Amino acid sequence: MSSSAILPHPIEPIAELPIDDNLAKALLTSMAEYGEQLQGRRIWLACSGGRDSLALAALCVQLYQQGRLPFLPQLLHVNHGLQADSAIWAAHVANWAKAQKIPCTILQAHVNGHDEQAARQARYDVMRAQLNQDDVLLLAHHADDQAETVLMRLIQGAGVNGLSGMHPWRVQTQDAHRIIVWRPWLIVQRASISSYAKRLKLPYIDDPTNDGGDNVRSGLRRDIMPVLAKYNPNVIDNIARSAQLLSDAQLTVKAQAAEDLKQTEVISLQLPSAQRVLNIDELQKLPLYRQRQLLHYWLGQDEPLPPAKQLVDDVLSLSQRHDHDHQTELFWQGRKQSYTIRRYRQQLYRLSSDWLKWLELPLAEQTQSLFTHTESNLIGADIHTTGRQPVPINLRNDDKFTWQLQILPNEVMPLLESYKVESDKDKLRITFAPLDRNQRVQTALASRPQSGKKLYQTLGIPSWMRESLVVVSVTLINKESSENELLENDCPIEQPILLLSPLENWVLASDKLLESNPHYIESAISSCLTVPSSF
Ligand SMILES: Nc1ncnc2c1ncn2[C@@H]1O[C@H](COP(=O)(O)OP(=O)(O)OP(=O)(O)O)[C@@H](O)[C@H]1O
Repeated sequence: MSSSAILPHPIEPIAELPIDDNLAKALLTSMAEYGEQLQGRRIWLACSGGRDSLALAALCVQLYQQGRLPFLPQLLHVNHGLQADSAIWAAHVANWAKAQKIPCTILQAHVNGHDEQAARQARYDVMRAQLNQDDVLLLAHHADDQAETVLMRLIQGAGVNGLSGMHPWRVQTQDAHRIIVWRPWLIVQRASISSYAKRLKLPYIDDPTNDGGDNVRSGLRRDIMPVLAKYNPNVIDNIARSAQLLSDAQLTVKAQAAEDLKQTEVISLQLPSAQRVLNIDELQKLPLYRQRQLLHYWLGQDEPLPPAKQLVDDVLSLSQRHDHDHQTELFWQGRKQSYTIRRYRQQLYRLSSDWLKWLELPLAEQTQSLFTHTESNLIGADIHTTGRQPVPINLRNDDKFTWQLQILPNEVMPLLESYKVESDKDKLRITFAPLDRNQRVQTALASRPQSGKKLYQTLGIPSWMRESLVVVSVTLINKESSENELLENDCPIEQPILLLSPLENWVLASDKLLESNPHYIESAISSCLTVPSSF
């Protein structure tokens, strides 16, 4: 409802008036189809006061009073406050609801802008805020709306998903808040609703802009649909039926893509919504059309709208390259976040910009005593008691991601045996320092110590991860020297034991350490990355 409207007739009771069988059948059939999901849910009806939503509300009242509908939805009317008459319409809807004994809530929307899209967004936001988790919102969209939606998407070049139109039952999740949008009238023609509204003398608000205006939807309604109807009088039903068929096809395509994804994603590097990784060798085992569908599905995860075909084509080309250029970056501005898509070796990465920003935050060097009897810098003060408790060390965090280590002092003990320093455990410290590009370390993957590019290549560390590597070292200090001073000259032991990235770790071998079991290290020090659940 967006401009001055023709004000409605007076309100009359509808209980005794005849029900429209066609409209009732559509609602009750849809209710039966989603009966299980409807169990125990609170149901609301979005009512603009216009013909369609007022007719749906009226039908609910009639069916409920006849005992054919087990629930009476609560009406929700949103006052956009954009028109001089907005408050009058809101009052009118509230009065009608009162006369029909159907509960009604009037909500005030805060619209940013003046176009229909801004009003719709504000309307959904305010209704969503009113609904509790898993509540159901009934909308009065019908077959004509569906046909217009499908045509609109067709001329925009949509795929199977877009051409399947609006969905009769749609779970919508935003910031972990889940609601269901229910459209039981998608197969019902506007003409049937109009004659029902007329028979009931429903006092709906007639918005003249619905048929006027210069947006694509009203243009299609006014100029194109009547022409199409000349070629086929069933055009609205037919397009709505095509949408239903495509909706089934879309579910099949999606299920296949989800199945293909299981074979191709690199689970160990997955960080939902922040980092998703696909194995190119596995991708290329699929026929090309399934590769495209899979990339479309993979890229669009965590987002309400799928990526454009151009991006899917560009990512496909990236996956097909044979050179060793890992610098190419593709950018996608999603609705929720923006992403960079990159390739490193035989893997495709979809990285969120928040994640990339976090990966660039500097890491500070930290030193901790391992076993000490002073209270201040206490890690495992009593080896027999608190030594069993994991001690957390924060490596890097911002408001989204936290990278923390858990150290089990007791578990570090077997490591000490390899240094033959068991009796000096109170002289031991543990250091966490960003890996210096020139620092040479030896991993189990190489026969000699490596540094810089060679090391990154051996470990397969992509460029955006290289500022997020931490070396954990065990250091022996001299008790006689001042507390914080490491005695490098007297005591040469500063043994790197572990190299960490936020998602992987590598045991750093030394001659001494090779004699012991490297798994001790991983059970003594574990790295953990926390991502907020809403992310
Ligand atoms: N101001 C509003 N308050 C509550 N719900 C609304 C409002 N405007 C629209 N809706 C809901 O969204 C659906 C689709 O919106 P649309 O703009 O197509 O409807 P409309 O043509 O303005 O009104 P109606 O469908 O009631 O004739 C409506 O059927 C109705 O359920």
